[in-house]
Amino acid sequence: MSLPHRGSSATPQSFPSLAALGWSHRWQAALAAYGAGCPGRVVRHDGSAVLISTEGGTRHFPVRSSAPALAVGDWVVVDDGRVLDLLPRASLLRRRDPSTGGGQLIAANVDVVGIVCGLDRPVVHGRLQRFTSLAWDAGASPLVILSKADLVNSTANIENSLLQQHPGVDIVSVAATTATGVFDLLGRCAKRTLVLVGESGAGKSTLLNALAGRELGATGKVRRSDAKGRHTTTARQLFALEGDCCLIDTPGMREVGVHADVATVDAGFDDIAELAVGCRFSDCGHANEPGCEVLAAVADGRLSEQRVRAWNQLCREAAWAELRADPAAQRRAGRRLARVIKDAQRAKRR
Ligand SMILES: Nc1nc2c(ncn2[C@@H]2O[C@H](COP(=O)(O)OP(=O)(O)OP(=O)(O)O)[C@@H](O)[C@H]2O)c(=O)[nH]1
Ligand SMILES: [Zn+2]
Repeated sequence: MSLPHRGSSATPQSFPSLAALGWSHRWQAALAAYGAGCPGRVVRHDGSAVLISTEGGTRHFPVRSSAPALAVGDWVVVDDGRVLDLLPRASLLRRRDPSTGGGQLIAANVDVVGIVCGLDRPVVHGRLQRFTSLAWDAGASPLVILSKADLVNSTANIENSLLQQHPGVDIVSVAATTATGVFDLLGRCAKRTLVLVGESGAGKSTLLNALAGRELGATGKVRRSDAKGRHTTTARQLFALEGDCCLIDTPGMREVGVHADVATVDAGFDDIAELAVGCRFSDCGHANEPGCEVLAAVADGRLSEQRVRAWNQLCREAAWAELRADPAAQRRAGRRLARVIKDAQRAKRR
């Protein structure tokens, strides 16, 4: 494939080539809609500056508040030290910032969201479910990566119990220290972009280094006492690995707010959605409605109660996030609440 060089003084350089960064016919076709400039991929975001790789090399660009927010993995058109355009994204991973409630961009144009869970600590199912929802919401596929597999006797039991709680989810077990599962993972990610997410100390950067076969990301020791990491990785960064696999390392995230709407939460629970077709009421909340097929499935053991609780919790979070983002809906909810309080006070007086 010939790489475009239009109106730029960039000199060709062998690595990282645009193909190694994930450039494909799809992006070539998208580029046709733009004029001058050459394509580049955002490979690092530091808050105030982004690092963009083009065919001519890699350089820093200041982040402008007036321009659209960029995420690592974005494809852009650059010219004369300026970012001219952002190519339409194929996917966008974002989370709800737990402190502000606003959205936070994590990575763009990712095919797979690798949710790294270190087996030196218990798997937190709620967090796993949240990351899975975020992945579907982004337009990417979730992949659960059980890391530090060398610390347990067998991963088969853990994988099986995970599958019961999160049916249909893809799981790989890896041990960076012994390279177990590393080539399998690399094979799955050929010609794709994989972003690694998970809490600090889960082993993301160590896995990156094992996949790359050299030291790319800084790694840190976890505290023995509580297996907590030390937030060694501080920026999101994209690395071009063998087999045209692009890997994005991210700083550890303990809290992940869902940034999905209720419909995308449902996409991660297709077992519940399938059962819900059999509910008497089409808007059944599967709480205590008569003729609820979901509750019937829990009662006869076809579905775990925990899973219904997880679904419920995520739906509530998503509904709350939607409400926070919509001032008109907030006013309506406020009026409803005021009415409920007034009614309650009136009832008390009676
Ligand atoms: N036994 C074992 N230890 C591992 C493995 N992978 C990572 N570790 C250890 O786990 C600790 C944390 O690893 P990191 O790779 O720094 O974790 P991280 O997820 O990148 O952490 P942050 O950058 O803080 O988000 C380090 O002490 C690693 O040596 C593994 O496969 N087996
Ligand atoms: Zn129901």
